[in-house]
Amino acid sequence: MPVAPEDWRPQGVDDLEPRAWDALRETAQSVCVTAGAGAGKTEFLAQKAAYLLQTGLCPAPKRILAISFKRDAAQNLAARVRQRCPADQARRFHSMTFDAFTKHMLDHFRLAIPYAYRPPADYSVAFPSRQDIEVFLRRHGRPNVSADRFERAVARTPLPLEETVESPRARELLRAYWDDQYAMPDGALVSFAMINRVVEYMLRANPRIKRALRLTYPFVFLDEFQDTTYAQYRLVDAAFSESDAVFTAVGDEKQKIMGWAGAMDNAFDEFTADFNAVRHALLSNWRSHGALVAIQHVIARQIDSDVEEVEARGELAIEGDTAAIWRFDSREQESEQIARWIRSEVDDGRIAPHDVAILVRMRANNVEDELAPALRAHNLALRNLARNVGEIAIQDLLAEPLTEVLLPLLRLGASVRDPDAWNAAQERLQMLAGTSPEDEAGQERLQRDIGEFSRNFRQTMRDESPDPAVADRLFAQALDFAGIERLRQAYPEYRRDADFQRVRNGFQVLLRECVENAADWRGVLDHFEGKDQVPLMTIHKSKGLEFHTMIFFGLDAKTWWSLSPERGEELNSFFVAFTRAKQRAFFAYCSERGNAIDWLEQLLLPAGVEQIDGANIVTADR
Ligand SMILES: Nc1ncnc2c1ncn2[C@@H]1O[C@H](COP(=O)(O)OP(=O)(O)OP(=O)(O)O)[C@@H](O)[C@H]1O
Repeated sequence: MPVAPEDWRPQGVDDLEPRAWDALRETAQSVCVTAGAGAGKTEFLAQKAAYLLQTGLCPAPKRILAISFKRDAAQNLAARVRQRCPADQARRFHSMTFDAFTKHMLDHFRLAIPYAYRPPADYSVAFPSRQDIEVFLRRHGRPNVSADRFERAVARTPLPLEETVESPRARELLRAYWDDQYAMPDGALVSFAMINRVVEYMLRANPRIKRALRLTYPFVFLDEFQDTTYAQYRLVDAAFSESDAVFTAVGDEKQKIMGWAGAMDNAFDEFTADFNAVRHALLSNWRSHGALVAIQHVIARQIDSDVEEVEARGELAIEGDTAAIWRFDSREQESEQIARWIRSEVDDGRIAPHDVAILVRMRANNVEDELAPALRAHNLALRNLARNVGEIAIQDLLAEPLTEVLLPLLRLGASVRDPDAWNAAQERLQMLAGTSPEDEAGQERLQRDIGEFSRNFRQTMRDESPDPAVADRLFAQALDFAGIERLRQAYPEYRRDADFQRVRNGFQVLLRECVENAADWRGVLDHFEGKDQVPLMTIHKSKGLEFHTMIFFGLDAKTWWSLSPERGEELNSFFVAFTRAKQRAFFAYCSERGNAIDWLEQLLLPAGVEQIDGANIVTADR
C-alpha cells in the first residue's frame, strides 16, 4: 500500500533540513538543488527516490533514472535506495553513470542509429590519448591543429557532420576521424564522447525511442550536475526536453573540477532556464564538525564571495589537531613520519588504517612507490585505488555489479556465520533470478540453494589454504552459481562480451593477488575490499567520498604547479580534498619537493589551519 505523501517520513536518517523537505516535496516541477560539501545531496536523492516510490508518485512499472558521474557514486546511491526501500521498489530505481547510460542506449538501440554513423556490433570502447589524436592529425596532413581542440570538437559537434559543420575542411577532418575509428584493423574503437554523439543523433532521429524513454522514466535525477559537459547536457535535452519528465539536479558549483574535460560554464543557470526549474540551496554540513566547516567556509568564500554560511551538523569526536599543514625537510622524513603517525593512531585505537585516506593531485602510482615501502616498514599496507588490475582500476572494480554479486558469495564460505553476506547474496540472487519477494516457494528454493552452496564453499575453504589455483577455482564456482548468462542479462553494461571479460579478468587478477600474505580466506577477502589498508587516490576519484582523516600528499608549488588563485578549478580541487574529512584534514608539504604555496598558506593559517613541523607530528620513541 502506498504511503500518503503527508505521512511519509525520511528513511534511515532522523530528519532533513527544511529546504531539503521543500525540494523533496516538489514533484510537479523540476528542481535544482545546490549545496556545499557534506550537505547530504546524495542522501537527499536517496530520500527523494524513497518518497517517490513509497508514496506511489512514481507508480509501478514506471522508473526513476539517476545519472551520476562516477561508478562508485552511482553504486552508492543505488545501495542507499536499496537500504531504504523494499526490493520491488528499489528495482525501479535505475542508477548509472552517464557513460553507462549512453552505452546502454547504444547497445540496446544500435540498429536504430542512422547507417552512416552506426558502429559495428563488436566495437570496443576506446580512451584515445593525446598522442593517438596527434598521430591521426599528422596522418591527415593537419599537424598544426591542436589535439585538445580537435578532441573537444569531436565531443561537441552534433551528427550528422554533413549537416552540422559548415566549414568543408573541418567537416572533412571530423568525418575522417569517425571513419578511421570505425575502420580500425582490430575492430572499431569508439570513445564515450563518440557514443554520446551517436546516441543523441539516434534520439533525434527516432521519436518513438524517445517516447518510450519518457514513458519509462517520469523522474530523472542528475547528481554532481556541476560537472555536466555540453554534450551530456545536449543528450539529456534530446531525450527529455518538452516531455513531462521531472528533473532533480543536485550539485555544488564549488566542486566543479571537470572544466578541462568540457564541463559547462553555468550548468545550473542553463538548466534552471531550460527546464523551468525551481532552485533550492541547502545549508547543512552533516559530514564535518564546526572547526573544519569554519575553514571550509573561508576556502568557499575565496571561490565564491557570495557563498552562504552553512551549519555544521557533524560532531567533533577527536582530541588534538583537526587541520594542519605538516612541513617536512626531506622526502624520506615525510614518508617515514606519515607512516609512523598512522601507525601510532592505529595503535592507540583512534582509527583503523582504512579510515585515513591519502589524496594526491595526480600520479598516484608514483606516490605509491614512494609511500608504500615506508608504510610497509610499519606494518601498514597502502591500497592504491588508481592502480589497474588487468584493464580496470581497483576503485572501479570494487564498484562493479559483478563484485557486488560475487563478494558476498565468497564471504559465505569464509565464515561460519555472516548474516550480512547472506542477506546481500540473497538480495542479489533474488534480483538475478527475478524472484519476487511474495513468491514464497521461490524464496525457499533460493535459501536452500544458497545454503548448499555456502556449505560446499566452507568445506573447500576449510580444507585448502589460500593459494592462487584454489582462488581461481572458487572464483569460477561462484561465477557459475551466480550464472554468467543471468549476470549479463541483468546488467546491461555486461551485454557485450569484451566489457564483461574486462571486469571478470580484473576480479580474478585482484583475487589472486590478495591470496599472497593472507593467513586465511577471510583475510584474502578483507584484503580484496581494502579493509585495514590505507587508501590512496586522486582528488578526482575522491569526489563524493568521506573519510575520518584525510592526508593530502604533495602540497608544494612544484608538485601542484597549477594551483593558483587565477585557476578556479584548482582551488575547487583543493576544496574537494579538504571537504572529504569528517574529523581531520592534513596537508603534507616537503621543502625537498618545491616551494611553499604562499598565497594558500596566507588564506589557511588565519582561518585556523596550524603549521606543524613534521618532525613533531609523532616522536621517534613511539
Ligand atoms: N539528513 C541527514 N541526517 C543525518 N546525516 C545525514 C543527512 N544527510 C546526509 N547525512 C550524512 O552526511 C554525510 C554527507 O552526505 P552526502 O554524502 O549525501 O553529502 P553530499 O552533499 O553528497 O557531499 P559532497 O558533495 O561533499 O560529496 C554522509 O555521511 C551522510 O550519511
